[in-house]
Amino acid sequence: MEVMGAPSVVIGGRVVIVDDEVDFARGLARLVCGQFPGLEVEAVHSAAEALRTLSAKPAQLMITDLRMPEMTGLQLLSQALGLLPDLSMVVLTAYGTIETAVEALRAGAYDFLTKPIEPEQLFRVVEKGLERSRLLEENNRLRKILANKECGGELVGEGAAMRQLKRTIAAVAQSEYTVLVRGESGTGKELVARMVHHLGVRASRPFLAVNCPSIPENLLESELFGHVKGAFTGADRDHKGLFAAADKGTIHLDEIGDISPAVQTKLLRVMQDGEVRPVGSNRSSRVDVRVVASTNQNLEAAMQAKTFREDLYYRLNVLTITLPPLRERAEDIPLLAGHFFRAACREMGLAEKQVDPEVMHWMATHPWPGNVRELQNFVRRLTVFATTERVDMNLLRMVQQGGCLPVPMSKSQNGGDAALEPYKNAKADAVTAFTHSYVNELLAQTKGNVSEAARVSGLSRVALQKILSRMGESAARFRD
Ligand SMILES: Nc1ncnc2c1ncn2[C@@H]1O[C@H](COP(=O)(O)OP(=O)(O)OP(=O)(O)O)[C@@H](O)[C@H]1O
Repeated sequence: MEVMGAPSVVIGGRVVIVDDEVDFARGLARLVCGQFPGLEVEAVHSAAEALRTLSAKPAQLMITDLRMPEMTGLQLLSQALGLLPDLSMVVLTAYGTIETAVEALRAGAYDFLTKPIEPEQLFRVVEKGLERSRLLEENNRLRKILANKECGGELVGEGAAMRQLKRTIAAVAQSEYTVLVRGESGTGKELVARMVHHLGVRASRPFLAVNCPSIPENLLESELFGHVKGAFTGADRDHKGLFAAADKGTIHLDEIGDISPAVQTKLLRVMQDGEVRPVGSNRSSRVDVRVVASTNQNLEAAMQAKTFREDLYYRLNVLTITLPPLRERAEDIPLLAGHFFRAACREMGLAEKQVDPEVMHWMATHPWPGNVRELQNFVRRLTVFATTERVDMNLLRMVQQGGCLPVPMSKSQNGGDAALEPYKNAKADAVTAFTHSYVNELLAQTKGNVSEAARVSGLSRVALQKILSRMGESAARFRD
């Protein structure tokens, strides 16, 4: 083998070369290093060594011999891709064993090279393989950003349980199976369902969330599966139904434990046959919808009590994601609280708050029976009622008691016997805080429609616009 041409391209990344012929592997590594000086290239001589080095430090490209003692290149291929799905794998085959190369491509290899190696061909494959891994990584990164954005939030938390949960969500999102998300109320089940959708292949298709108990029992069937005109009193036109609307996407059935036996039976049929039949119709149509159901109930007990169909339970429960209650992941509370404070201040157009350590400690040790939702609402209340940039125990106690606006203390004091603010300043602070929360609520309720907001509040449009500009707020933010 000889190096052809001078180093041409400066690219970065890590390449692992696996061959039990030590000199051959080293020779290949030297060739690649010579051509691409920016690369980190490692030559190893067994599949086990290759897996070890990959787990210790990820690589973007692996070039491996197919015939090795202990573990074949094909076995290595599947284990390495299990570890690093974006890894570009190139297999080395002896001349005339093209069938093995084809088999490797089917198993997920990116390309193959035939021995004896042509350096020019090697360089081309290395360059393209690295580019492919870079694009896949970039794609994943963008997909995650988009998922967080479109989910309406990110899954905050870095504790062990949360890290495991994020890994589970990523794995579940890559499959197409039905998912059952379990956990107490307010633990984030809907957020998880959205992430499963947005991180998966259906991300660009609709995600529809249905809170089953919020729809009257007699209407749920037609909401889900549609109805034809005249199917029942009041059905004055055909209605498509959520399953048809979510075609090729995902439907999130929240509180699945609460659906009636009749809807359970119909849902089971839809999931088994992949077809929906609208109420009053004798024609079915095919739908391709991924179901993510969630519940805070003990479905096993419901099954025993014969209020939940066993066959539906097994259909829904192909993959399970269980969310621990917040009190079992208290290590995430400061991060979550900080996240909610920033979000609340942004929503209300306020400067960021400084939270006293005592307040954080109280929050981190509070049991939060309503879980993350309760913490989020509590932080929102603290933000609304805070008249200074500090969130201290006085404010916390007041909000805890569901109290009214606190009397603001002087900003120069640090709690304890804090001095009162001059009346004029205190009143101005209280009015500002009130105005921010009132206007935010007003625009949220009227979905950013300024005329409607003016009508509801009794303010003139001009006065409302003035307040908005003083707050640095824009009604557009509240529109869908
Ligand atoms: N880990 C998290 N990071 C950021 N926000 C979260 C997290 N978990 C939950 N939330 C937020 O808490 C609120 C409640 O979450 P969600 O509605 O997903 O809970 P749920 O388990 O579906 O509740 P329910 O059973 O009552 O329907 C939402 O505003 C959600 O965005």
